[in-house]
Amino acid sequence: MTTAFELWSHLGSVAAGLMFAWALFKQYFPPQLRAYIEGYAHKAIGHAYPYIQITFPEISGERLERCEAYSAIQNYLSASASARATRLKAESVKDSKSLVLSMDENEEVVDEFEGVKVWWSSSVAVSRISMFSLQPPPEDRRLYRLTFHRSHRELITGSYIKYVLVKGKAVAAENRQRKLFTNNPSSNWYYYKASKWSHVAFEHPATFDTLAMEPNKKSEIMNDLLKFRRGKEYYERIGKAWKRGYLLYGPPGTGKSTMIAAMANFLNYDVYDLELTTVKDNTELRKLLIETSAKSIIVIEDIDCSLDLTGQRKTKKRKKDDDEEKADAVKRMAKGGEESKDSKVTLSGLLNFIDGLWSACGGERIIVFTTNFVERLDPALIRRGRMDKHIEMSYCCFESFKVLAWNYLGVESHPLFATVRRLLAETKMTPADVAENLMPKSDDENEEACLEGLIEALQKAKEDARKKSEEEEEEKAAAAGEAEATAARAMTWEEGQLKLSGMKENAMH
Ligand SMILES: Nc1ncnc2c1ncn2[C@@H]1O[C@H](COP(=O)(O)OP(=O)(O)OP(=O)(O)O)[C@@H](O)[C@H]1O
Ligand SMILES: [Mg+2]
Repeated sequence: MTTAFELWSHLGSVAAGLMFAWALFKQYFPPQLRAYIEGYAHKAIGHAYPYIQITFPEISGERLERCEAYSAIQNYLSASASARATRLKAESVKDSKSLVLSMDENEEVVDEFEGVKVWWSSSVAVSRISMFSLQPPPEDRRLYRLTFHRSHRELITGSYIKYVLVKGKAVAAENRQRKLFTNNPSSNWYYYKASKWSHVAFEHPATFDTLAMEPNKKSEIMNDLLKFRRGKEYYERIGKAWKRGYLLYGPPGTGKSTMIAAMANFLNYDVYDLELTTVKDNTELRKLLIETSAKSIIVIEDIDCSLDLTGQRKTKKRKKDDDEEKADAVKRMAKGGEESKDSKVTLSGLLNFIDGLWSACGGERIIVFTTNFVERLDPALIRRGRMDKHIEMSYCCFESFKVLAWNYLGVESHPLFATVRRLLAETKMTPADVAENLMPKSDDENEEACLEGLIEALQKAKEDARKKSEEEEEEKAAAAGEAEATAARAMTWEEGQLKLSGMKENAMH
């Protein structure tokens, strides 16, 4: 009986023999003949070997760009198959907020699709370095290899690969670090390498859970957003660009900006905060629009202050009034300076931005306007179809207060809630003010003290409102009295005139 050792030595000699034969083959056979023989050998193996392999290289194309399919597969495997691999590699991938775990080189995992088994392996093709080359050595090329039985060729090439790419992209979208963009003034476009937007990581923590709002209204907005996100086919079918406009209006501190952050976090979209006052004209506005990406929210805050109905823009933060500005311009011109060009974004430019032909490029975009004074806006700007959904952000109601009490104090109910409820029905206070009053002022201030502080603030607000309305009444009464007195004086004067003319007539007779 052959021992294990003898078997090993036989195998060793066979391997050595094969290697020797391979070396001879490579050395003594002319390349053309060798390629011919190799081709035949592969064919012969292909007939006997029942598996098919597809490779997905990391870098491809003439421009040596990272292959999209490779990244999608990496994300797919990191989410599913990597749970089964024993050797993993952690990489920080561009635009991803967390490390991507993928299987290490020469590792293999099994995946299953509709009951069919496939094998994924990863490997590295090491580049050959020429000793005499002055070029830096090329980087090693990584690739994923998919192996499956050839009887499943149609299923795998037709459905499975598509499934993997879609899933992988979804994982990447979920993992990606979202961005908050702001537009660069056009004078700087050259310096920012023609990039019209600069960005930072979007890290606002607001969510719909923490947003204080009437629950029905909140869930209506969330459903609307979900319907929009899933609506690609629907929008295609009805022949409408895949975008939706929201108008958020209400007094300062009612949560308009917070709502935008909650929307972005809910949909996993980027945010483009468009500062309209730095956009020179309609053409620039269009260029900015073209450079926004899909899956984004384009925001124009305080729209009533950014654009006046005649098309001339004004800014809320502007300190000088129009006359002062004109005087400044005259001075600048007198000094020989050039008159600064007025920005020329017009109402029609903005309307085109929202729903002109260009607005359809890219798709999946939400446009949000905010304003404190909805009545000042041109009806054309906010008509349905442009601003599809009008959302009023209002003063704090009891339901909103409960959300804030949970956020700030972690309490769901308390005996003092009844008083807060009564006072909120009697007086107006913004969620921002309620939140400020609920915030503990020191470490040892407990929830009861915070609620008492809020009650005190509500009582004060109620008292202030009462005094204010009394003063207004008095002012009104005083104004009415003044008007009556003036009328009476006018009457007396008229009567005097009549008397005078009567006397004159008498004298003449
Ligand atoms: N509805 C709300 N839910 C939760 N927090 C809120 C809400 N409204 C206001 N706040 C709190 O008040 C602060 C100010 O709110 P926010 O900036 O969203 O108000 P706004 O309506 O955008 O005001 P403005 O009109 O002045 O821009 C936020 O940081 C947030 O903490
Ligand atoms: Mg705001």
